[in-house]
Amino acid sequence: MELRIKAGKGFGGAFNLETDLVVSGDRVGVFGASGSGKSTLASLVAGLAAPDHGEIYLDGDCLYSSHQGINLPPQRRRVAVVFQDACLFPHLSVEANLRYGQKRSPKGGRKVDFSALVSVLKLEGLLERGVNKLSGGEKQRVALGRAILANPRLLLMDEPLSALDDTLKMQVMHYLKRASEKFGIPYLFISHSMLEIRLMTDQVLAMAGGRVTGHTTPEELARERMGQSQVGYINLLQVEKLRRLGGLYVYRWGMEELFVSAGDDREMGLFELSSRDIILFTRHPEAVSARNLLKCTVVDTFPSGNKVGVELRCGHETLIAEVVVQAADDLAIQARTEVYAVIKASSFRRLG
Ligand SMILES: Nc1ncnc2c1ncn2[C@@H]1O[C@H](COP(=O)(O)OP(=O)(O)OP(=O)(O)O)[C@@H](O)[C@H]1O
Repeated sequence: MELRIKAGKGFGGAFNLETDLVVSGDRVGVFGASGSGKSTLASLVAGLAAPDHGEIYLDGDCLYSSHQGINLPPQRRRVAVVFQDACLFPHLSVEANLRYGQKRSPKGGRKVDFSALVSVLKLEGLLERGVNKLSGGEKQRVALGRAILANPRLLLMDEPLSALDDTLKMQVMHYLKRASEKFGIPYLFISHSMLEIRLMTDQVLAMAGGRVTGHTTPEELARERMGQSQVGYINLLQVEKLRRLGGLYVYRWGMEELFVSAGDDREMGLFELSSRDIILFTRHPEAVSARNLLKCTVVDTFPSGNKVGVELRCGHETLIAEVVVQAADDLAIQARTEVYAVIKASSFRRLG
């Protein structure tokens, strides 16, 4: 998918969106604080609002051009939109909602296979049910299914997960990625959650004050924003369960073993760990109560507000820690320094 937007849209002087961007890729994120203009940008692409001036092209086709007098109506853009609220037809069953999407798929074009999609989104047991009898996560999966069955050129999702609890979010993200990959449907994923952006996209447009202020990888953006974030940088650790030990679980993470209190009996797990929950020592600490002591090498350091971010290599894995500037100076932490990272077993939070 290639999207080119050079457009402006104002709301009576109170807010002004001005963009000039070209983005190509299949999993693109739009990240920004509330009021930065993410939804306005989305509505211009979907055709739900018209720019004051400019042009919008999708895969080389003109969707809007003030200069050429073109403004394709939403149904001709083949951009499917999924919002925070699933917006399903309440009087119809799951299957009828899905079939509605299928009817909107263009004649003669490639069709998304109904059964295959139902299977990817795990909706088999729900087809007969009225949509009012579904959980939030199920509703959102139906909304995504309906959008994908329309076989859009672009799936545009505006905070599609914000109404879901953390467990459902992880599930829906998993299904969504699988469906987009299997049926070859690119997406633009709008969110103010750095975690969602990191899990769902491989490039991201950062927005602030109606402007696109950056175009980078989610990883870079997370590091750049670490200093402003309330929770520091969130390390994502994909682990494999090894055994139970007393009240703890032992997981394999790369070449390391991790002791985690929030474990469970599932074989695989995804845990988050804040950069703030890692303590660095330049000498082996003899007696510590924390269960995890990892020998690491500093790859790099970078400024992060009034702190220093420290990128660590532990075996083949990477961790980001943070220390105050004075501690970095006192311990002479720099690239190639060998350190011990100490982490409490209770600092890991299960994501999936
Ligand atoms: N129809 C409208 N009339 C007037 N102002 C509007 C209109 N739509 C949006 N705005 C304003 O434009 C700005 C950007 O809104 P937008 O919804 O695009 O932000 P956002 O980044 O999507 O925010 P959020 O994350 O809260 O959804 C806000 O200040 C909003 O109040």
